[in-house]
Order: sequence, then structure tokens, then C-alpha cells
Amino acid sequence: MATAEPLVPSGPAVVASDLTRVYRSATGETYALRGVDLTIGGGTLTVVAGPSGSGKSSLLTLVSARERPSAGELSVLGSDVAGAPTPVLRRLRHRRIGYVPQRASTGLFPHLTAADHVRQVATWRRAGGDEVDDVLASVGLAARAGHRPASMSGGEQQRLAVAMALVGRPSLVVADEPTAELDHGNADLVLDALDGVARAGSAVVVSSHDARVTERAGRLLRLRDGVLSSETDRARETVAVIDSAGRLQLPPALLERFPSRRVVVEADGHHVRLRAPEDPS
Ligand SMILES: Nc1ncnc2c1ncn2[C@@H]1O[C@H](COP(=O)(O)OP(=O)(O)OP(=O)(O)O)[C@@H](O)[C@H]1O
Repeated sequence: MATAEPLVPSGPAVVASDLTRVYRSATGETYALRGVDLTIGGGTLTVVAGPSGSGKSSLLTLVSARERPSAGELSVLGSDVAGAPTPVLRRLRHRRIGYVPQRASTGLFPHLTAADHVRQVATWRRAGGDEVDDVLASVGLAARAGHRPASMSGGEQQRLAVAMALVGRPSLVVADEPTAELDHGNADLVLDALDGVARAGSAVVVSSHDARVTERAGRLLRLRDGVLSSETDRARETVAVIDSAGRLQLPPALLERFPSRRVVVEADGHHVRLRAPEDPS
């Protein structure tokens, strides 16, 4: 059945410029994202990888329009996330953005069955009832449709969260470590389902430490210390990212060559060379 919302975004799904996220608390400030420039289009499975604390979840909550940036610009499906009224962002999330939280149980209600959860989201997205059964089957939950969260395992709850995110094929799907609790077989089911909606034109963004996920990426973004450090495309070419302020993050192995954290930059024809200064003092 056709959905009421466009399946394929007309422009990029996400455009971010100098994106910054700061968490403030009584004990101080944490810069989770420090000026990320990024464009994410439809039709690709984009994977965000990086060590624990590098800012993956912070980035995903922003690109899914669940939180507003502390600074910088962020457009999601044509809406300005910093400036749009809260009801506009809520409607955008309900209708056009599927989101799988890192802890699936946080998005589930104890009194609803698996099918009720998916049906509720299908209503927001004006998807047909037949899609509810199809999407539950696609993540291996057909036999659990009548179960409530309390009688589902952590992995089943995670697959239910994926089914809720995918029903109605929203324009943008954002999943925070969606295979973290899954065995190989179920991880493959979930990745096939995510890849399927990407191939159908949705923009799909997944964070993961898991090699099973990074191997499937159409585009792999690496975050380090809140900075987008490198990007690998489908042809497996990896490029370093220079942000709008001209900053470039060196891979850790190269960084070790410059213990003084000072570098001489030399341009020579088509090449730019970095070398340690003679006298780093
Ligand atoms: N609500 C919060 N309040 C304060 N600091 C936070 C909050 N959420 C995240 N942080 C901090 O922001 C930084 C980035 O965290 P984030 O959860 O985005 O990283 P991550 O790459 O998703 O980590 P993980 O792989 O462990 O989930 C970390 O230093 C983290 O401690």
C-alpha cells in the first residue's frame, strides 16, 4: 500500500554545518560534537563508527530531530532543527523519521503488544495494516506479534524497535547500535531490512561498533572526540575530513609522529606534505 509521505526526499535528508552539541551540568560542560559538517542523502546505508564516547549517539539524536544543536546549522528533511517549533519537529518525527534508540525498551509501552506498537506508528505514517505484519515478519517477529514487552527478550525488543522505525518506509531512518543485542542470524535480518529501505530510497543512518554493520555500509563515517575524522565510500576509498574551519584530524598512528603537536605543512605540485619541525620548541 502507498504511504502518504514521499518515500524519497527531494534533496539531501540531512545537511549539517559546524554542528555542535554541548552537555551542561553542575560539574561542567562536555563537548560531544565539535563542529561537524555533513550531508546525508537517500538511497544509502550510512554507518557512523567511532570509539565509545566519540559522539555517535549525540549525532544520531540530532539528525533524527530529537534534540536541538547547541550551535551550528542542521536541516532535517527540509526543517531547520534549531529553529522549528516543537510541534513541527514532533510531527516530522512521527511521520517521516524512524528512530531506533540505543536501549530499545525506552520506546516501548508495557500494556501494548508488539503488533500494537507497530500499528500505532503505522497510523502516524498512514501505512496500511498489511505493512504491520510484513515488517514484523521482516525482523523475525511474526510469531511474537501478540506478546507484550515483558515477555520479550532484549533482542526481540530491539527488533521490535527496528520494525517500528521501518513501518511505512519513512524518508529517514536513524538507528543507534541496532544489532547490539542480536546474534548473527537476527543481526543479518535487521541489516537486510535496513538495507532494503535504503535501497528503496530512504536515507538510513546507523551507529555501530560492530564489524557486521560497518562491512555493510554504503558510506562509513568515523567520529573521534566529537569530530568527523574520515569517510569511506562504496568504492572503499577512505578520505580524511577537513571541516569548515580548515581543521583536519590525523589518524592516531600518524599523530604519534608529531609528539610536539606542531607540524610544517609544505605544498609541492599536487602534493601537500606534513613533517615534524626541526626544532619543536
Ligand atoms: N546527557 C549527557 N550529559 C552529559 N554528558 C553526556 C550526555 N550524553 C553524552 N554525554 C557525553 O558526551 C560524549 C559523547 O557521548 P555519546 O553518547 O554521544 O558517545 P557515543 O559515541 O555514542 O558513545 P557509546 O558508543 O559509548 O554509546 C561523552 O563524553 C559522554 O560522556
